[in-house]
Amino acid sequence: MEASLLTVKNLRAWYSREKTVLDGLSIDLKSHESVGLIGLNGAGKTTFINILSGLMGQYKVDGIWMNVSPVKFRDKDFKLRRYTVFDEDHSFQYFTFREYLSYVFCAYHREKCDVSELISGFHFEEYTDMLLKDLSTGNKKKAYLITAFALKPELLLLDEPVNGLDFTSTEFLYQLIADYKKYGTILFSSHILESITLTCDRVLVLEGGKISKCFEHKDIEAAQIREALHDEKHV
Ligand SMILES: Nc1ncnc2c1ncn2[C@@H]1O[C@H](COP(=O)(O)OP(=O)(O)OP(=O)(O)O)[C@@H](O)[C@H]1O
Repeated sequence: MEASLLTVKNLRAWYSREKTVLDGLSIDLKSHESVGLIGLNGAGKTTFINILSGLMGQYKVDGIWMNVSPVKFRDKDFKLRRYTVFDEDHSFQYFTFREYLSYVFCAYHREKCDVSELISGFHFEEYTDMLLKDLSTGNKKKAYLITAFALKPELLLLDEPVNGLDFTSTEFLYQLIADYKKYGTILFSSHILESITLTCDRVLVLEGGKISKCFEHKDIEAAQIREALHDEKHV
């Protein structure tokens, strides 16, 4: 069994006094595993990923540990160990992909690396010097995904990574997710069951503000997951 990478205990999060979204969520991500996060619309997947990414402050938690040392989501050290690809991202719109990539590698204190395989895998060659604001939704998503897989953080968070991608890029992404264990841990949310069944070691179901079910290796079958979500809809 791999060592623990990130443990979050009893996370509660809200948007307003009346609107608690996460309510007692606990999670333990191992080093070098690929974990899918599923849940019905509005279950709180994006909220959870935003909190892990340090974007949301309205939460309380009993404890957060990275490699068994206490951390905070906004600690500089934690920031440098994770990178997030958001479902929608409108930051750095006046950067080209190449400028953005350089900026990120510099911010993470990393040496630049060769990204040509990622660029060709995502068929992104002709877009590398365009401003991010001028890219289509799918191509913008590719710019952030290429950055993420080039950077190879210890913890990679992807919110709905398949959204907006064409089918050849989707297949390339599945391969990257499945292979990521060599470099670190990946947590990604998706509504596309295939993206999870083809790539994950574990699937977590977010329901009622917490992780209500967990499917491991051999149990990850689309039919079972569909059934779990179906049950959830009828509680
Ligand atoms: N900025 C916000 N202000 C108020 N409520 C919000 C805000 N963002 C999200 N919510 C609410 O929080 C709940 C969880 O939303 P969230 O986007 O995290 O769910 P999700 O599981 O990612 O949904 P989906 O699958 O539809 O993307 C929803 O009820 C949503 O309406």
